[in-house]
Amino acid sequence: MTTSAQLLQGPTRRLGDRVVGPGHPVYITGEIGINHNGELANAFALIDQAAAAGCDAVKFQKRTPEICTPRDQWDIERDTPWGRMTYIDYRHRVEFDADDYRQIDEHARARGIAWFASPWDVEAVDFLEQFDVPAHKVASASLTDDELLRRLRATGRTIILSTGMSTPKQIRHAVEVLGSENIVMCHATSTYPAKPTELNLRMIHTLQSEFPNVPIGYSGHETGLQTTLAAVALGAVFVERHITLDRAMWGSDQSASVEPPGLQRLVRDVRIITESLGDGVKKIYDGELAAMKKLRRVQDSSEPQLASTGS
Ligand SMILES: C=C(OP(=O)(O)O)C(=O)O
Repeated sequence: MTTSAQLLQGPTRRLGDRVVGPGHPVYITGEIGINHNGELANAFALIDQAAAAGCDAVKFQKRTPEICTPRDQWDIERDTPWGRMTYIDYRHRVEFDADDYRQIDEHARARGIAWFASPWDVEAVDFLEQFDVPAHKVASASLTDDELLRRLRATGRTIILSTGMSTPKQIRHAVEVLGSENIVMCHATSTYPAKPTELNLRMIHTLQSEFPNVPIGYSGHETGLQTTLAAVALGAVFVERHITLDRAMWGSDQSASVEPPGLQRLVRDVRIITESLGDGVKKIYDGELAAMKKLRRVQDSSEPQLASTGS
């Protein structure tokens, strides 16, 4: 028979002062991404909301626009909240520089919440390395970028690896390049918003069996909260959801993001679900004894009696 120790044991990783893995509180990350729209005030407000909700961390995306934007798209014009501009100018408009991140670092520390980012290119890793971040993240889109993965491995930090839009072979290769000892892997479906029929949450169990030495989490892009809670019930030890101040704000990720009241409910319910999962070892609770005495017609002399802790 499985014991509680077996159920609550499993691979763990350190993220700053937190341990992530079975038997530890689910690590909840509010993915700001670029939902700040290049405004520090929005980033601060999102950090405040995530901290107030009880998230463990917020996350950003860091790109070097000239590297991440294909050359043939630089000059394409588009309408933005700041007027009509070229795509490359827009990509710059939504990036924070080192001074901005220093302020973000201070703001997050003051709120008692960690922050980290997904660097989308090697220069962005170098940029983020000037800060004492607890981890780096590999966005699903970057899973096949071996050069980026090698640079990330060299940082020695914990790496969160998202697996949307990827084949099992690509995932195994990414794990080989990153090394399995420092990673937390997230099941993800990279559609925005993701339909329930495409979430395939049982992949959490598939990844747990295929990578028994890696903590498995979930990065969600669905609109509701139930499916993320189901991921936790299935054993996800790390959860990430996009967060926004207002889903109607300008930006492609906003509509698939969680607003502040939803974030509060999500964190509350993740914590309740974690407590309710227990240790999987049958016991009779003190509170059941009175009900047993009243309701059970055929008592068994070996049953625990009132005031016993039972087991
Ligand atoms: C897009 C990202 O991640 P995911 O693939 O988990 O959505 C990201 O972290 O920047």
